[in-house]
Amino acid sequence: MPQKKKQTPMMEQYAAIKAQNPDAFLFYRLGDFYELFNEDAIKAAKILEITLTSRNKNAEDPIPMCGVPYHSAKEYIRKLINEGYKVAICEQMEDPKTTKGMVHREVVQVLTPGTYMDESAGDGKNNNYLVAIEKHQQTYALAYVDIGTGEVRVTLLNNIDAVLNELQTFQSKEVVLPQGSDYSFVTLLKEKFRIVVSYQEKKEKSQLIATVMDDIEEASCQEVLTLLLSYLSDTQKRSLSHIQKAIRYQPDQYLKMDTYARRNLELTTSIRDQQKAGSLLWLIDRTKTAMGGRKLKQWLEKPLINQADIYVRQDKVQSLLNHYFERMDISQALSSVYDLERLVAKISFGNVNGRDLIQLKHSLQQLPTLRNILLATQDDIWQETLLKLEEMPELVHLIDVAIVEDPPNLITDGNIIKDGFHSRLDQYRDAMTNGKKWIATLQQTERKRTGIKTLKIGFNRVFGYYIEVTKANVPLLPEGLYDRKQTLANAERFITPELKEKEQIILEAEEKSASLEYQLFLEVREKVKQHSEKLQELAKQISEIDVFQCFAEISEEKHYTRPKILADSKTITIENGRHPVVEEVLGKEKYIANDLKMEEGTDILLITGPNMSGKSTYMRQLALIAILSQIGCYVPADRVELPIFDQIFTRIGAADDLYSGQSTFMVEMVETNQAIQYATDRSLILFDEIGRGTATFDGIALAEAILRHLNQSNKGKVLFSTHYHELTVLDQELLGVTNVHVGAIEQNGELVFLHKVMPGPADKSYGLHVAKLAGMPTSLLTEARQILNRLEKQDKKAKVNDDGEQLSLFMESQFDLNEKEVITELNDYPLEKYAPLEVMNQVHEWKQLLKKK
Ligand SMILES: Nc1ncnc2c1ncn2[C@@H]1O[C@H](COP(=O)(O)OP(=O)(O)OP(=O)(O)O)[C@@H](O)[C@H]1O
Repeated sequence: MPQKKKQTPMMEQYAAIKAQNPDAFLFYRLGDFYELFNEDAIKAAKILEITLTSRNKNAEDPIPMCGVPYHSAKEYIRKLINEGYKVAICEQMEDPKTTKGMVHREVVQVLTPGTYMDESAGDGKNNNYLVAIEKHQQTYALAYVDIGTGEVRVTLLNNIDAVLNELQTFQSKEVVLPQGSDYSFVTLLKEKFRIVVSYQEKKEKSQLIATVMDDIEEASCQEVLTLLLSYLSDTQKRSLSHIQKAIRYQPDQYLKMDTYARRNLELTTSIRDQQKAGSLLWLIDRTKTAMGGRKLKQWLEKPLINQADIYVRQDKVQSLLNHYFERMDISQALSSVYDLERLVAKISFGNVNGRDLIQLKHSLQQLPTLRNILLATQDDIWQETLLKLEEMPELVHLIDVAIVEDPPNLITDGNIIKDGFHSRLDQYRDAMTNGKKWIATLQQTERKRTGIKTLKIGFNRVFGYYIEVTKANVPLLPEGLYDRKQTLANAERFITPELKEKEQIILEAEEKSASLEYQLFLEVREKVKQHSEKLQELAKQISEIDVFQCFAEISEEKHYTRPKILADSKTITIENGRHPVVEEVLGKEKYIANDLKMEEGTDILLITGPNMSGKSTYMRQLALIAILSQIGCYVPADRVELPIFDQIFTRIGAADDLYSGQSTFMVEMVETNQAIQYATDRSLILFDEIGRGTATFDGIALAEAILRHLNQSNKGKVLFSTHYHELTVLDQELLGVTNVHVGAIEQNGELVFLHKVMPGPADKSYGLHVAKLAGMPTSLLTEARQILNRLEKQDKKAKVNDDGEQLSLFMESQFDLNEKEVITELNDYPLEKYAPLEVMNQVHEWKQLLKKK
């Protein structure tokens, strides 16, 4: 058997490190490049669109290789992470210049989608959550962390739907599962939700683990936290001192919405392109800080269900609305506040620089202002905030005396520490300035002494300071005093002992001062680090104040009102309600406000009206008003009284599940079923044209059965829009069903939408008018009208002969429609019931009908 060729020591080292990081692209540092080899290289070259070469081109089996420059590696790494991959950064741990043999290399960090902190991404208003899940019998323990902010939360969930819902709520990109686990939902995570799945062995209890789970009692919560933190320490390999104590939460502490509802209601992203623009978040986000932006998004993802908590938030908004000037001052102060949460994380990782500290100082300098403004409102509601919004004068002072106002980006090049902070540093600096002054004067004296006007003093890294004289002038130099160092084409360079002496003082002072500055900076940073916990608490308070000023600002600008929330009420009253986003897009003047009233006992509002008249908008409007009020914001209406909803379910046509590959109708039924299964008497259900996705009879049958079911099982408040006018009679039979319709009028054969919701059912289908508005050819419309007339006649006839079953408009083959009908009627005709004359009449009618064909 041919012997396998021995690898070079470097490739051996590479292979050993790669074996420990099989699921990550290994970025192997070689001088100024990160190199990738073998499979990694082939795959990465394609994704990153870089050239694939090979290490030993002429060998029998060349090793595929590609590389990215160290200085621009960030961009490439970001691309890989965004595509759902992991990247292990392997650095040279020794200086190759001073090392004999192989340089020792180590993986210093594994970057993964769930732990990646992309500082260049947008406005910093998004969290990136890494989630760990562990199954204990029938319960799923779920914990998540944002390593950019240090927040950790943990909960227990009863079923996989709840797990998936949580995952989608915070759009996590990566899930950690226990090593060796074999959960059935893994494929779903990977393929449907495109979540990266990582497996992890749990580690021994560390200091970090102990601190994080300080307040957590249940064993399964502790286990999942251990799993999460083990993964963090294995991938991050750096200080994680900013990770906060885990908070135990219950999902039913918040208003529940499933993925469909979130998407349909466009809370944080629009349905069209999954971007923030066009969503409710986009509309109301007036936060001034990134932390405020993240907090607002969190609140929108988890609205409250506790009346007292909602009141507290509303009171704070009200306080800021009542104090306009104070609010303006708050938003101005917030504009100078830096992202404290991220800063604490950076301090923990050890990559904070002088500029960060200056920004921290400016942020802390806003605290007295913020406190004074809140005090000036004289509202008791801020008392707790004020207690926690502690000023930190000693920290401000430290940064103020230590760090220059405009420090450089790098912390190793000096010019960070202020004069007067440290006496030895001041001495070095004196030496440097004096030395430089001396050299500047030397040029003048030497010119005088030699009479050479072009004589100059210069500096380069190899020879240090030198005196340069053009060749023509060299004879003018006095003998013996100057030591020749370098000859150039036109000039000679000399040094003198005096010059070298000064040079030594200057260079030594420069070098020493840079390293002393670095030391001093690290000391300052360490002192700042001791305030981490306090800074995190401040971040929390400031981000909340930011959200309250945001609520107040939007509420004032858009004329929102404070909703009256009655936890146990069964009544909904909305006067002149508006859909906040549609109103914004259309403009206030064009938007038609609508009332919505559902008394106790009314649990289904059946909404009819032409296409495009505004049925969906009206339904979504209620949900958005409810959500806004449950996050503590004011709402777009003149007067609102609402109960507190525990869950919101939606089935709204536009959001078809393109990812899952399920048929539109299947998605419709899945969404509908969610509500049927899980809604309670405190839920809100929006059903938009249920049954539209299937044949007419099927659709009507399902829609009616669903309505009856909801009605009987007391599933909260239901808004049900439909095209099936047949359903509108249900109000006569079922208690709690009320008809309303969105008005439209015909003017000169054209359809004019009123967008006004009125009592009672709509009386006509306006499909043809909408088709006309859409610009369909006149000939087609004429034909459609003829078909409609014919169908309507049949419909009337069917009703005359109605024996319990309702025939409706249906569009089966037009040619044998009448024949079919006659055959059906004939088959079902109860001959024995009728007198001969009646039978004759009926036969005559059938004959007439057949003639019409
Ligand atoms: N209250 C309103 N005031 C002004 N314009 C409105 C109002 N409600 C809806 N509209 C406008 O009408 C358009 C159609 O609204 P919507 O989608 O709610 O209609 P729909 O009746 O649900 O239609 P379809 O039956 O085709 O689904 C909206 O995009 C909006 O521009």
